[in-house]
Amino acid sequence: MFSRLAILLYAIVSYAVFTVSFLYALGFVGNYVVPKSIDQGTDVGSLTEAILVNLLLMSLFAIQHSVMARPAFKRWWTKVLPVACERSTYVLLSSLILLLLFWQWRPIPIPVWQTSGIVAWLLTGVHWLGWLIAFASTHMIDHFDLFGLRQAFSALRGTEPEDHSFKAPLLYKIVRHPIMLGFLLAFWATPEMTAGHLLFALANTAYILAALQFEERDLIAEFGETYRQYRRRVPMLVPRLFARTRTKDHDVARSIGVPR
Ligand SMILES: C[S@@+](CC[C@H](N)C(=O)[O-])C[C@H]1O[C@@H](n2cnc3c(N)ncnc32)[C@H](O)[C@@H]1O
Repeated sequence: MFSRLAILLYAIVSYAVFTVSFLYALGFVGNYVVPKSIDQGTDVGSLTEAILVNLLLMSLFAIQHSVMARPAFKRWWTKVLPVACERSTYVLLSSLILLLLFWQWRPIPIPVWQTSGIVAWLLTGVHWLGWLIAFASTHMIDHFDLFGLRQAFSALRGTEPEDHSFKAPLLYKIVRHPIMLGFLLAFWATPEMTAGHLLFALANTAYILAALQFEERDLIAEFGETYRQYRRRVPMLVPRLFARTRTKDHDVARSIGVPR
């Protein structure tokens, strides 16, 4: 019982650290409220140093986030620590690396574009819509499973967590990766783009496109023909025109047996 409570406490702490890192990310990328953001900070240094340090920080996140998500790594890792802690540990390490990135980020405040008036308002709106899409989409597949809390509560009750099942609700009927689409909108839609922000957006776009190849390979291995059909019918990141999407929704619903 004690170890189950410890696992739950660990999951709650991981989730709290994730919440802090997510809230800080809103301020960091949008240059709001936080003491050090993507374009603000005193530790500017040389341009070369700034590019190298920033690329290193983003690579660290990318390596941890992708290596620890692979099934082969999870199989090995869960021989070392309890299965119920695996996702929380992943979330905790990702969040800590993000906080390190925010702390050590070198701003490069060279202007790339600057907008004002209605264009600036529109870009700010799309930026916030992106964060909203990303956050809401975590609830569409399973927010508490993604962040390790469901696994810890199952362990506390002494039950097995439910099997990971294929889902395609709401935004997942429009694109296959709405969380990543949300991040891309939040990273790119800004009224004032600087060289540092552009580096952040470019590197993360490259990472997301690469990471999705690995994620989809695993999803095909897990869900087989269901995911293959889903891939054929629903676009990866860019929604199709409305009329075509309606037809695709119909087909997806039929192919995965979702009642309409
Ligand atoms: C951080 S989430 C990102 C999900 C998706 N790439 C997106 O951008 O919305 C990664 C987890 O979601 C799971 N996942 C992705 N698509 C899924 C789907 N359609 N049904 C169930 N799980 C899914 C993956 O197996 C992985 O564990």
